Amino acid sequence: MSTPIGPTDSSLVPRFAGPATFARLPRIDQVEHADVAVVGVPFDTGVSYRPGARFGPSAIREASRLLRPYHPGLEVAPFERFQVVDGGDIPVNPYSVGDAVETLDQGASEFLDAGTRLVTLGGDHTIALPLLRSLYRKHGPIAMLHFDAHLDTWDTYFGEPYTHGTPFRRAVEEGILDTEAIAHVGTRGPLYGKRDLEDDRRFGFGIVTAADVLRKGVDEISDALRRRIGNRPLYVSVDIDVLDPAHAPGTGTPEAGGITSRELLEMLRGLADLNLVGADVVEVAPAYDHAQITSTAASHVAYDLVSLLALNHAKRVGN
Ligand SMILES: N=C(N)NCCCC(=O)O
Ligand SMILES: [Zn+2]
Ligand SMILES: [Zn+2]
Repeated sequence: MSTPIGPTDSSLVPRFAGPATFARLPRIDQVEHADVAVVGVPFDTGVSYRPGARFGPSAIREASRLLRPYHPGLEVAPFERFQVVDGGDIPVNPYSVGDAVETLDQGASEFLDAGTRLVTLGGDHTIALPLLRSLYRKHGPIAMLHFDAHLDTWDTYFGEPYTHGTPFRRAVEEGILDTEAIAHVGTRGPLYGKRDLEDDRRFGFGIVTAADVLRKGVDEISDALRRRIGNRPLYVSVDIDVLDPAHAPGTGTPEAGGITSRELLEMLRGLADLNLVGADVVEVAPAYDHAQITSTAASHVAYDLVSLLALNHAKRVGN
């Protein structure tokens, strides 16, 4: 294996110089093979409230200029052992949700077929469904941890099946999730009715609420999640609105009473050793952000997810 091309050295080229790629990593066209790619999906046609997540990928890339190559919490230098790249944006149709969902499924599959695992930067939460579809074709039913204020298992909005509030109901209906191992984490806020929770439970989801994180603490929760997931192929979907609006104001459907970025990052770090096969960070809407609070948090979440993918890759290739 040739030595991976790492990020631009910020001691030689100031980190604020030049166009932004995620963590200053090389672009995919600058390498022969990528083990992990961070790709953007600038799409927000599925939102039910404030639009703007189409600008999430570029805001997260901008905020990611300050990331450094060694992750002390996970004890890994993710860009050193594997080729991690910025895979650019997957361009999808902003006028047709159905068309965008198809294009994204195909676009993601091309990466997977080339042996490249993805951390996707959204975009609104609609994009999780086509990403899961492409992973299902490769791995079979997928375990999922879904960090979000919302359940996103509602049925339709205005009669539309593909929206940012409905991806995981579709995924269960299609049989692409391993319903023995799916959970929401960080849930809170008003619902349409009690039925939302009854439906969600019937689909097989476990729920760790934001209040549970407060009362039980991150270690107990990570342990329980790890046990539930075991060695199944795992997808981690992080809706940035899982964070309290104080930690992530730049999002479309904010809910009070959320977890902190510290709690989120610690729970993610507790997932080392699991068989992570893909992940997303969605719902960053920079127009409502201030001082890059939200995009900075999202860049760190994406960095942790890349590090977890790299650790899992190391396990598989015995490196
Ligand atoms: N996926 C996100 N962020 N939000 C879903 C909210 C759906 C609603 O407006 O009820
Ligand atoms: Zn949400
Ligand atoms: Zn969501």
